[in-house]
Amino acid sequence: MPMNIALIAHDRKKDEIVNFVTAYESVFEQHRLYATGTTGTRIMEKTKLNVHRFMSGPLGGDQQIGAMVATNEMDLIIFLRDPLMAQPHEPDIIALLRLCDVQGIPCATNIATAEILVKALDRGDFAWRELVHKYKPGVDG
Ligand SMILES: O=C(CO)COP(=O)(O)O
Repeated sequence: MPMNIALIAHDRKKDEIVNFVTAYESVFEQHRLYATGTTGTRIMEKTKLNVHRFMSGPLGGDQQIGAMVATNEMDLIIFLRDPLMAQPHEPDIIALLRLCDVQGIPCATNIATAEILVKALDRGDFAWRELVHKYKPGVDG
């Protein structure tokens, strides 16, 4: 069953997320992909994947993805944050991560965790999320 996956990367992590998504394109193509604006554009330029793009992060994209997390519609978040540079929208970033913890949504904030989660996704470890899709009206699947 396709999962809803959010892909987000800060500027100095964008090459990393593009390379990562390219490497696992055969996995990602089986799912519904969402991204903040610039990250989504970069991924679509370099892959054949279709990505639903929200606003750019500083303009509210993290909050739009957070809204899907709040309603339990997002199944996995890959958010390559830049831990060495202050972001103007830091409160939005913290809010998104907090909502992942509220809902218990797997969220990778670095490439090592992202790789483990995508491998888990590929071998079916996200089957428990199918129950959420099944019993939650409005979440398709
Ligand atoms: O700032 C971001 C996440 O906090 C990412 O936004 P962009 O993908 O639009 O650069």
